[in-house]
Amino acid sequence: MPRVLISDQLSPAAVEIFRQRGVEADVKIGLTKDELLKIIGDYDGLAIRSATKADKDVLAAGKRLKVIGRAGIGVDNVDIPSATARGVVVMNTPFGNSITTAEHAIAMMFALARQLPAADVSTQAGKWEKNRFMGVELFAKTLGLIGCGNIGSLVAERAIGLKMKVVAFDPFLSPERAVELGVEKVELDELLARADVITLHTPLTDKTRNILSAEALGKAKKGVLIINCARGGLVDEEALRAGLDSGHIGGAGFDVFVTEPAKENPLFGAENFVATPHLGASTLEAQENVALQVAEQISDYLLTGAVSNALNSPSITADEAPKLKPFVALAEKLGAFAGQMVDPGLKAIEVAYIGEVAKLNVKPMTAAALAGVLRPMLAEINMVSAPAVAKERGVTVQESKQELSPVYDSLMRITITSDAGEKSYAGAVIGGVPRIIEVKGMELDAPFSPAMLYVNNLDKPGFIGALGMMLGESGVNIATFNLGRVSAGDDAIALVGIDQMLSEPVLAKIQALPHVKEVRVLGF
Ligand SMILES: NC(=O)c1ccc[n+]([C@@H]2O[C@H](COP(=O)([O-])OP(=O)(O)OC[C@H]3O[C@@H](n4cnc5c(N)ncnc54)[C@H](O)[C@@H]3O)[C@@H](O)[C@H]2O)c1
Ligand SMILES: O=C(O)[C@H](O)COP(=O)(O)O
Repeated sequence: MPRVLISDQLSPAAVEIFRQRGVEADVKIGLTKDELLKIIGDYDGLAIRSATKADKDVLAAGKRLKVIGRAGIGVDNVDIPSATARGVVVMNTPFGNSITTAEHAIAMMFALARQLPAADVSTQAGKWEKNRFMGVELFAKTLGLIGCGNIGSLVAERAIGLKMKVVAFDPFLSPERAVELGVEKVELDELLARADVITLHTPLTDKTRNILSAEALGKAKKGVLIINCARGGLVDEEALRAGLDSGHIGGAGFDVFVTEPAKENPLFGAENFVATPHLGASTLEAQENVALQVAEQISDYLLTGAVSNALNSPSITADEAPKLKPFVALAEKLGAFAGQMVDPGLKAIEVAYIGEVAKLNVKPMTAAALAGVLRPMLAEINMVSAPAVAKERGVTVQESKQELSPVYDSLMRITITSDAGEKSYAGAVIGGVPRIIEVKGMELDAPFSPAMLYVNNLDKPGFIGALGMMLGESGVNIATFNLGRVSAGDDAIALVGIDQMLSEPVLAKIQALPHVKEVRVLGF
């Protein structure tokens, strides 16, 4: 009988599902890291929320571990590269707590607008300070959404129900989806200038970290209310504290913090600051949803090998697995290449299957390709959620199949249509390993290196030498170097596998080389 450790507070519904399915489940909450390291080797599965840190040590100690199931959305507490390297599937439950979290953001908005927590403390202290607590109406005010994905959209619907005007900053929100939701798509500066209330609903990425910096907060309207029920680190906490102290910021409601659990925080004690201890997903309904779902998913995987909602593995049945695996890996990598090259205004994604691959069930490959394309822009997207997310955002997805392939046994081509036009990328599995074989119509043959430099240039004598020299002088070691071009002297591409990430100044120098049209750094 497989054994699962439940190491965070999950609804008892999970234990019941494991029992019904014939999986032994032990509940041990609040373990120290040492305690977890001692026992994790006895388990095939680990069911968690956000408290357990499944880091590389835990994964290394989990010799029997096959699956980690996160009853919730964020997997910041799981070292996914380590899990992948050890063949441990990491699953989440992407939609089970979204409504609950959207409701928490709305609750924060009311708490701030009417200073409910402070008024409660004062009233229960017998003070009856009727003249101290002057609120603001939300009716006809402007709500600024930073991030209009799953939870952001639910917040928008609710705010519109309150007769608020909603403006949204989300580079990935299509104009059609904005119209459908009834929100106005704006740039960040415009949102800052217009919003009476700002609520954040993005993942924490390099682009969103401190998206509300001191400078951004300075551009916000005087008296603005700021709500963060997404991830700590999206707002500069010190700068927000200064804004609250000066009165420029009218109030802030935070469920998430840079350091959690937050014993001390620069925001604690500020005027009209409301805090909750990461309770966004804490309702009976959401906890039952995510616990049931995670227990089903873990049991399915351990008992039948079926994978669903996995962040690091394709969703495929046990029968299909061996044949599909290398092509799913190719689809995901090719998608990730296309996703990192995508221009604003993504409209359509087409995946063409040519040769032997066209005879297989291509759905998991298309889902993997979509997840790859969308991942640079979305939180924890996976093969299961990617098709639904693409549809919801009005991105057209098409598949085509052609069983005859002139050169390669199997070839996969992804074509992306955006406001800037069409761009396509093709790949093949060679010796069991995914390779990129065509970029924007130019043939080449390159591996997907962990870090890659993409240079689009004019094919001129001396260019490759100059590029190599520039990288060498900057201390960047070249692992692989592959070239493609339309014809002599015409449009050309260099794909360079590099051992070190490039700094902005080095990138700028490469961009400034003669004949360079475009430079990007890609990661796989
Ligand atoms: N407080 C809680 O308990 C709780 C509960 C659930 C989820 N969350 C968190 O809420 C966040 C949102 O979750 P979701 O399910 O809506 O995710 P999602 O992937 O559906 O939506 C994220 C949105 O952010 C947008 N985005 C990405 N980069 C952006 C940028 N630079 N600027 C503006 N927008 C950007 C994306 O386009 C996307 O629409 C996640 O961080 C998640 O972990 C918190
Ligand atoms: O990512 C999530 O699902 C939320 O942050 C909820 O986290 P929790 O399960 O620890 O409450």
